[in-house]
Amino acid sequence: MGNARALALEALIKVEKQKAYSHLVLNQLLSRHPQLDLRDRQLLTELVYGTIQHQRLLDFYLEPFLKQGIAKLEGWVKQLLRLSVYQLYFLNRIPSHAVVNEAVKLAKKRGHRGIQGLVNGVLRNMLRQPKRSLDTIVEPVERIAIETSHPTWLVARWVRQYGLDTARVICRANNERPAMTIRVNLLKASKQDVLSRLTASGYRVSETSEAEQGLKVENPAKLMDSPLFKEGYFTIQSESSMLVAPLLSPQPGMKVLDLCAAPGGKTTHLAELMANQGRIVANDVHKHKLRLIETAARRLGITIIEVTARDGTAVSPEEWGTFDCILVDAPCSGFGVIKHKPDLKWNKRLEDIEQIKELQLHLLSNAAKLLKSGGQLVYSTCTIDKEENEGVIERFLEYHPHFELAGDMRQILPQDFGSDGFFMVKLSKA
Ligand SMILES: C[S@@+](CC[C@H](N)C(=O)[O-])C[C@H]1O[C@@H](n2cnc3c(N)ncnc32)[C@H](O)[C@@H]1O
Repeated sequence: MGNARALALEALIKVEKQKAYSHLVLNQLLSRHPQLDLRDRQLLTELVYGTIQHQRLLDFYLEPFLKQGIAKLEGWVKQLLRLSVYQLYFLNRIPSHAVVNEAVKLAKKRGHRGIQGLVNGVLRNMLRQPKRSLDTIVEPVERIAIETSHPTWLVARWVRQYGLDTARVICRANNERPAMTIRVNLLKASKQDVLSRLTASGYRVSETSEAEQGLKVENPAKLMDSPLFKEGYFTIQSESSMLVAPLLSPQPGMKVLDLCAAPGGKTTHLAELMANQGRIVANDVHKHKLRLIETAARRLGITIIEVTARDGTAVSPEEWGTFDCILVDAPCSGFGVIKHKPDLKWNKRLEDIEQIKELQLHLLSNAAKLLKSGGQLVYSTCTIDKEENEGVIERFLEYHPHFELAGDMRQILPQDFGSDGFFMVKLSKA
């Protein structure tokens, strides 16, 4: 257990200092420490996600006990205190004396005696006092922001876009544990078949409510080590993501472009829907990510994908009008997937949204040129920000009068069916 805490602290420091993605840092640590048993791996994961998820509330609890304020603390001390308060207030199964002792041990390993004393004193004082009440925060946006640990600017933005009540529910849903879902590869087996085989191996599996090919797995530990995964019977994918490729409804034999394809979750889904017949160009600007698409395709038995590494905003005229359908699964702020990546709340800025919505429009405009007349285009993002979603589509339609909506714009919120926030819309070219 001690080891899990030391590693959690290492991860938290890295995420904050390098603005690294929590899931990547965590996966790296887990693979560097194969000796950790399942309990420790689960504790490590819980500690890292939980502390980042509840960061602002943890700071609110800590503040009255820090004379100099939280901002004055050295980075690692701040993270150690947050990690410890998370355990004291959110993980009842860990006895408080163990939390304090472990924190002091970690402080001793990394710092001088003064810091050891500070950590010990702060935590012991906190244990002696009742938990600080949130009722003193009367301003509603600030109250949501602190209670659910989000930056105030982001909550204020969602309140403007969705209203106070929905914004509050969004923020709460962002702190829930995401369900683990898989997409059955219909090229290899039926959904029922995979469901029974997983159940026979001890997994608790049920059908997803929204996605046709989806299954929910309640106890997913070691799922990726299972023979069924290795032999390509399924892909790990969030339920909301599974709704995108079917919206495009690509047919066997078509020529399809996936403009922003890596790591290939939706490309391989398109190929499955096409019964592995036709041709898919899977493009991504980052060459090193293309390997992920190729590996996934091989594992799933898909042969119709060819990868290209180009900037999706630059198109060569000889390819204009050559694709039957195109998916633009655009880079975005990611504010729909905070359940999976809580660090996004703290690391993304307003300027990032301003920049990325121009890129999104640019990618769409180029896709518009590449699409055949009469062809279909799907635009999707994993964000709930209206400027990146409806806003981009409205501007696109204004500049491209030969395009029209083929169905409603769909905004999925993180509270809707326990999956991620996602946006998707289908457009057709006259
Ligand atoms: C949301 S992700 C795509 C996820 C993928 N469709 C899937 O389902 O697995 C967006 C991708 O766009 C890529 N990207 C960013 N800028 C791009 C550009 N200018 N042209 C093409 N791809 C770009 C990123 O590298 C990233 O892999």
